[in-house]
Amino acid sequence: MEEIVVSAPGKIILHGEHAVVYGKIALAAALNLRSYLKIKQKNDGQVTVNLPNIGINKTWKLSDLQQKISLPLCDPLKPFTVTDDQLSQLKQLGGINPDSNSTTDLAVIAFLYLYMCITACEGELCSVEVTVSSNLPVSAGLGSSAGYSVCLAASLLQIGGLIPPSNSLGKWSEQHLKLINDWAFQGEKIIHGNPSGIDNSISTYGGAIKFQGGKITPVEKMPKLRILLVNTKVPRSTKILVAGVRDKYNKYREVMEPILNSTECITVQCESVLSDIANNPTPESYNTLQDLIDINQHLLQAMGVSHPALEKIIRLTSQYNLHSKLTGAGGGGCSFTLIPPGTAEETIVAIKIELEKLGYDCWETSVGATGVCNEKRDAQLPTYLS
Ligand SMILES: Nc1ncnc2c1ncn2[C@@H]1O[C@H](COP(=O)(O)OP(=O)(O)O)[C@@H](O)[C@H]1O
Ligand SMILES: C[C@@](O)(CCOP(=O)(O)O)CC(=O)O
Ligand SMILES: [Mg+2]
Repeated sequence: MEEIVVSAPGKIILHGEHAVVYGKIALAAALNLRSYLKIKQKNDGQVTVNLPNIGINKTWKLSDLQQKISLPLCDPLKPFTVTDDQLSQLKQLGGINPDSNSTTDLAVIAFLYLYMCITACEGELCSVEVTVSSNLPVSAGLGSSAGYSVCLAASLLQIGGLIPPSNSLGKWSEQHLKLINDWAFQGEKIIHGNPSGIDNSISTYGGAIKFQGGKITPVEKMPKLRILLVNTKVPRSTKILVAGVRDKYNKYREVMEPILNSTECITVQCESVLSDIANNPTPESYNTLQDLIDINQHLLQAMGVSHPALEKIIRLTSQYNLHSKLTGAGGGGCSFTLIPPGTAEETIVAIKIELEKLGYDCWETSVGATGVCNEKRDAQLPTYLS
């Protein structure tokens, strides 16, 4: 029986989180931390989903699913947003309280929706077992929901015979990548409510991208940046944080618009400085990058998405003349600190020790990882999949 393993990267948003939901430009880069999904075809008339990172293991009989919902839900080549009616039907099928807003439950709904849309052939579902395991911390601002949705889309489209496996370089054609990305966006919509689409796009295409209103532009001149990622481990939900900014926007539109516009100016300036650095790195350019990080962090604070745990990191790193901002939706989760060339290694070690004392996880990372791909048979896989 066929078995496929796909993986997709997490991301950091350099600048533009939240503003991007309002059509402003944002910059994101793929991380070398990934989500992995294994899918096995079976013939036992059941479908099983194992999500060990969020403590979920569920099995349904195909005959039950087919009786209770009319299939196909939509054309698998035309990704479509779940309707309210389908959402309540899927919650019922998933054994989920209709009023539940838990993002853990929404991961099950996202699976059921993509599975039923993509693999139902002439109303018949196929028997599969799906396991997802991630090296990315879940719900920490590094785009695990997008990695999850992209892996679901890429694997189910292969099982449905709608795309081939990725080629020997781990690539798909533009058309196939677009189909993966468009379906992953539908998964993100179920988990996030109103996503901009930046997270699924960077997870699908990898590298670094500029994103605005659904338009994806690869950043060609991306210098190698040294970055310290710090996870406060304060749990948060992107859906709730995005909704909180929306409430503020609705209530104080004239106040919020300039904040979102300033955020966009930061992103535009950052892109230009990154291109300068790629051509000719100078201390002045790194100073500008650091200024932009500080200003953006203040704007995010004004949007109401910072957190005391994040502010501790910002204060601590600034004592060592390093600059940090939250990344992703904020409210806890992760920050990144830029490490400019010439930073003493002892400084980084000292910062790491202090942050770890506070109970935070920190690790140095590089950005620009490859996007979604099929893993080879001998690939090293995370726990639960090997
Ligand atoms: N490995 C995973 N297994 C199952 N669900 C996942 C996984 N990774 C992410 N998710 C889904 O994404 C949600 C977290 O998404 P979100 O709040 O957007 O945070 P982030 O995307 O920054 O990690 C989880 O509650 C779950 O629904
Ligand atoms: C806050 C936002 O800009 C990014 C959310 O990223 P994450 O889910 O926190 O990794 C929302 C979005 O763009 O959809
Ligand atoms: Mg997310």
